[in-house]
Amino acid sequence: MFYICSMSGVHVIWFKRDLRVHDHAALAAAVASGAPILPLYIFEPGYWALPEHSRRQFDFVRDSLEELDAALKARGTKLVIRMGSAIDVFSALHQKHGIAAIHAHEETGLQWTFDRDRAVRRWARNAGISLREQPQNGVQRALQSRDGWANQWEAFMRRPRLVAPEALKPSAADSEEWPLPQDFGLGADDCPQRQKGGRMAAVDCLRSFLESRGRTYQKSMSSPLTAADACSRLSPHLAFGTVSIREAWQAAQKAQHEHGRSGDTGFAASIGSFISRLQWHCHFIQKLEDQTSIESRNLHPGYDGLRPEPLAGDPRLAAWIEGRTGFPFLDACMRSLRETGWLNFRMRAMVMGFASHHLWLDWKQPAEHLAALFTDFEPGIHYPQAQMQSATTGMNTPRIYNPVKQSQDQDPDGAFIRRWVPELSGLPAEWLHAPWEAPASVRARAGIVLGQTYPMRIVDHMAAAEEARSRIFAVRKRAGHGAQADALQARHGSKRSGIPFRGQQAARRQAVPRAPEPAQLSFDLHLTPPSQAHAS
Ligand SMILES: Cc1cc2nc3c(=O)[nH]c(=O)nc-3n(C[C@H](O)[C@H](O)[C@H](O)COP(=O)(O)OP(=O)(O)OC[C@H]3O[C@@H](n4cnc5c(N)ncnc54)[C@H](O)[C@@H]3O)c2cc1C
Repeated sequence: MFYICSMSGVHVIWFKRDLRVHDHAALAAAVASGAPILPLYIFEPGYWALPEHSRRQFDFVRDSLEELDAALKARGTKLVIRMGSAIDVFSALHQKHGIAAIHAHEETGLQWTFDRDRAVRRWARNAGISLREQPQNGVQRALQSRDGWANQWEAFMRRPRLVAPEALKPSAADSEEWPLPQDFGLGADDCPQRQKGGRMAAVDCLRSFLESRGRTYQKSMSSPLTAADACSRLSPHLAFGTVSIREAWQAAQKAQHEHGRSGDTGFAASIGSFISRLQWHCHFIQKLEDQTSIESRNLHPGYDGLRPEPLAGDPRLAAWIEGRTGFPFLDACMRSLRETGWLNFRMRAMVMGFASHHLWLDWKQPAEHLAALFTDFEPGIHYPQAQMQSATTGMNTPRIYNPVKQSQDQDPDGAFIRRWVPELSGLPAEWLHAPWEAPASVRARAGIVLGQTYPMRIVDHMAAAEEARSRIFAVRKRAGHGAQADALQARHGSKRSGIPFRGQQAARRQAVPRAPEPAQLSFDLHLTPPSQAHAS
């Protein structure tokens, strides 16, 4: 093979869902080699063509890459952008620049990325190139047993963060022109309130959450009215790696300690609750890492064939996606998701469950649609959660959310509904949650004609929930169901992993702040002004 560079070759850092220079194991390993480095991001057409991927995620990635490029330029090199399949791109770069090693983080993604990574590994082996993949969070590759998982996770989080390198030795490689969303068939996206990508926004989110926004996290997270501000909003940043989960965990430990020490125990408890969720983040991703079929097949085979797959153009699926089910709160959630790219956990669970239980649709297509609407799409959280909310894991107690009760509980005055379903805004609050129950005269005064100005409800939710419950429990009663569920629990469950407390209990326990270790005390994400964070 002919190389322009010396045979010693360049070290490629293959950026995927780790778009930062801080606490970046692959970058640190490349720098340690002393060789010229080639920071690479590949826009892969096959990846962006998957139904889960969308323009809002693409735009978030573009924001993040622009800041990453600036951070690399500040250190003497630049981001090399390529468009094409990974193997084609690596082959061409190898021919021109001679690749000695490729450094990357392990990625727990869709089957597509698992297959792609396997193919790249094979290609590198054949080309005599060393491919070094490292864990980027507490998810473990080739895990043999879940026993003690939580302790290993915490040990990973406690390790010192890797400092961003000060200077990088550039290679001769130039970037191609950055592609546009249209190059991948990603048209306009109606998401004016999408979260901005990039390191600066990530640091801002984390800092404002830990310093002030998170004070009422525990009690505000369930309502979409309060959750948008009181939750961390770190999800797209964790999904695309503009901040590492270890950075978030260490900063949260420090904040929890400080709030506890200053007597703000409520705030400390909220941060404790957030810390538990950072562990759930990896706990869920570990499931997909261990069993890639969770993306496409029921975790518990007892549920195979239980629900029909929606046919193309199924009007119920379309009504659900477009927020036209006739359930005002549910429609408000779907419409707000379309415009913001985010929804709080409780409402994600409710909308997913509505498709699976009330509409009795197989979870795969609704889950794909939701994934594309989430700026923070994280395969390892999304698919295990989609199955959990659809009661196809066999190992979780089924929970069917009532969209009217959730509406009354989480949006009692109807402010969220009025904002996102303005055609109902004339209805008094007492009728907003279930407009079909309002006297005809009240609806007439509010200018509402069901079926014309706003849809009739698509289903009788009480009867549909009852029917779903009895079908699911019939499966749970079948011979062999329990044994299979136990095996799944052993493989994927939180008990074996050593995650004993959930929700409020975990938060209360974590509210007793432990003194952070010295490495954490020196961690000062808070003091990094946004302008510096941008450049660094
Ligand atoms: C059907 C369904 C699909 C989901 N799909 C995704 C997804 O694609 N990407 C995604 O990041 N989250 C997903 N979640 C989990 C959760 O709803 C979001 O992580 C959360 O709403 C993001 O907002 P936040 O960052 O402000 O969360 P916070 O409440 O501030 O939590 C901090 C972080 O902890 C993690 N986390 C929080 N809740 C959970 C949970 N229940 N399980 C696992 N990790 C959690 C996330 O990384 C989150 O960013 C899904 C939940 C459901 C029910």
